[in-house]
Amino acid sequence: MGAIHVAGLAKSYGAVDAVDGMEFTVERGELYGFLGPNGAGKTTTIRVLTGQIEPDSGTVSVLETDPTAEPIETRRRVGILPEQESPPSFLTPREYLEFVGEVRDLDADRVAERTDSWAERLGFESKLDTLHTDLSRGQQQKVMIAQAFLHEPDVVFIDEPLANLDPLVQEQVKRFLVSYAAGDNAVFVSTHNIDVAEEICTRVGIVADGRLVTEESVADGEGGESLLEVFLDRVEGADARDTPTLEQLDA
Ligand SMILES: Nc1ncnc2c1ncn2[C@@H]1O[C@H](COP(=O)(O)OP(=O)(O)OP(=O)(O)O)[C@@H](O)[C@H]1O
Repeated sequence: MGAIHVAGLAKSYGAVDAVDGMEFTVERGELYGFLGPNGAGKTTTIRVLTGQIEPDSGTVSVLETDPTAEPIETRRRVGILPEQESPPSFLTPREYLEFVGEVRDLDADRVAERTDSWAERLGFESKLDTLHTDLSRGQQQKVMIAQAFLHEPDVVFIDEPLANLDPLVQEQVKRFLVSYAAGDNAVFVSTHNIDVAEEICTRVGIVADGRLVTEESVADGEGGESLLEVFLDRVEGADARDTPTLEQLDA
């Protein structure tokens, strides 16, 4: 069945068909890139897969749980780094990770140990007891990465993992994601960064108008069309409908 399985998924918001006939499967050991233009339905799909919203129709499973019927069980098993989410302004990284550890049923010693190792890995040791409100965007993103992996989940959903990170930390996080997936976990990354997807993902799914339009294996490093070319080719039809031409703008 795969670590993540989606079949015939549909979700509308009023008259907007955000997701319409989405299908894909992600196996353990894969670092799967989810690419698509703005409004293609990526976040909506992730929200269904993590039990945050109910679909209108279709079947989804994550680690053999049904996120629609048992959202708490699904969320217990996965890690989630949502789009543009910040840690609570009124807590420090240490307090926040303690809180996440409790929710994740980890004992306090393990949380303390993992907090220290994540802080060291991503370089926020000196900020562990500083309120998030006094941390930079990049430092807050590091804490959000740590919370997603704190309980060493078998499946992790990440939206734009490298947002606000400096180039050095970006390299560390990329290497970490590759090794984490290789350890028999499924890492699902939604991103607009096609170069990064091409560099680190084992496979990518390209989404347009609420459905998967193509899947590509990218880890083999073989020549041929670049991922950017594939992306532009597959989403062009959707863009052409929505985006006015220069002549139309001039008129
Ligand atoms: N809560 C909501 N209420 C109404 N419409 C919504 C809601 N959430 C998303 N939509 C609409 O659903 C469509 C898909 O949105 P979604 O956020 O899933 O796209 P996305 O691929 O994640 O886009 P982006 O790359 O810009 O983050 C868009 O047209 C969006 O405006």
